[in-house]
Amino acid sequence: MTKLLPSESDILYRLADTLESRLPQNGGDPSSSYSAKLLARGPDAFLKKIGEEATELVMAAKDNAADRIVYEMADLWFHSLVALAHYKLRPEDVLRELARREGTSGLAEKAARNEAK
Ligand SMILES: N=c1c2ncn([C@@H]3O[C@H](COP(=O)(O)OP(=O)(O)OP(=O)(O)O)[C@@H](O)[C@H]3O)c2ncn1[C@@H]1O[C@H](COP(=O)(O)O)[C@@H](O)[C@H]1O
Repeated sequence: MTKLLPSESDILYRLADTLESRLPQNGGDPSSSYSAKLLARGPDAFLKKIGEEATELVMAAKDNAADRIVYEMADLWFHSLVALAHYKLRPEDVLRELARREGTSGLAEKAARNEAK
């Protein structure tokens, strides 16, 4: 795997900044911005897109089509970032949660959850 360029490695944060600026309360203009339009329409609009993009990703994966998997995953991540912006969350919040989970097997985590019930 080739190393990411600096402009690639911080794209999640730059995109999150851009999406924040597209929120209706920050003056996002639906006539000139796709994400402002989506955010102005509210959760039903961007949550529907997340569902569609997830389905397209599944279809690409079922076809074992690497290029399409990357493309559809990018669409899914993008629309998920739109949702994060609406809910005043940041990619850093998700990365922090993944880092917190690091080293805990999903099997161990599930067993601990079932024990607590
Ligand atoms: N990364 C993206 C990005 N990925 C996907 N998309 C858009 O997401 C949509 C994907 O939906 P579909 O594939 O279903 O295409 P569609 O049929 O045209 O979509 P709908 O009309 O059904 O919503 C397309 O319009 C894509 O252009 C994106 N639009 C914007 N960005 C980033 O967001 C920034 C801000 O964009 P604006 O808000 O438009 O200024 C851009 O500079 C980019 O960095």
